[in-house]
Amino acid sequence: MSRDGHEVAVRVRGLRKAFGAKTVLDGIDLEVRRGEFFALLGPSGTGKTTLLRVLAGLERPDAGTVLTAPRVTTVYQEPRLVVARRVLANVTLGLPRSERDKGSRMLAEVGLGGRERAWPATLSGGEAQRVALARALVRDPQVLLLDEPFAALDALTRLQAQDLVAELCARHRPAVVLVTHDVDEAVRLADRVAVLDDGAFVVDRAIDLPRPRGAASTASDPAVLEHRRELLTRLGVLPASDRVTPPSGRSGLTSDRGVIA
Ligand SMILES: Nc1ncnc2c1ncn2[C@@H]1O[C@H](COP(=O)(O)OP(=O)(O)OP(=O)(O)O)[C@@H](O)[C@H]1O
Repeated sequence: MSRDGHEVAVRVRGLRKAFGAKTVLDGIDLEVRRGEFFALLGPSGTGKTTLLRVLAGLERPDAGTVLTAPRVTTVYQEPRLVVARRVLANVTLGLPRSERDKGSRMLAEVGLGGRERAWPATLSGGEAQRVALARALVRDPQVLLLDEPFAALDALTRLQAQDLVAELCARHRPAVVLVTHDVDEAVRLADRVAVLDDGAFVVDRAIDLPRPRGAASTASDPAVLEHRRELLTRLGVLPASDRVTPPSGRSGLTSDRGVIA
């Protein structure tokens, strides 16, 4: 496995984004490297999805610079499969013919080997989400954007899907940006967790815990519990026992979005 973990795949400086009079993102700075797993928490409506959409090139920043590596793929809360296409065709949709055999290999990696000819309607929610993951990873993304991909799954399936994503990301080493409402999920999966509030990051913490981080081993780990307590406090779920870190410096640069060479 190549060790390309130092290559910057996402670089954001002074990002500002408003919808009408409402400023949603106000001076965001962010850098994510290949092989790094970054999780973003924050109250509802604080702009987490907007940040992902900017990174995906679906929204234009009003100010600041946004650079990403060229291959960016997104997995959403719902699998978004084409119901009239079989599983393998969903995974390889849009790929050149020469790369289509990668689809079967990727399905095997997500535990769906042998299901190539199944129709999406016959899959469970967890299986459908694994197809969506295979469809994203078969494109060999340098940047993988995950927009609450586990939120619609039942608790047990969610834990299994989290473990699978951790394993696949460790193998394929994209830069990952995960948006989630689940503090435990963020701490279990991420190398870094930030909390977005009022347009800016109010926390940006390294989660320096050994891997693999199985659900059982992390449930009672004191370091995990401390991260959990801090993040829940910053999210306003637990009462504050200390002051919130002030947001990082803001800047109003010219608007730009581009690709890291
Ligand atoms: N295209 C748009 N036009 C106008 N307002 C928008 C648009 N997209 C998002 N917003 C507003 O921007 C704010 C941030 O939305 P966003 O979906 O990014 O938040 P979020 O943190 O992902 O929320 P949630 O956690 O509930 O998914 C919200 O107030 C939303 O209504």
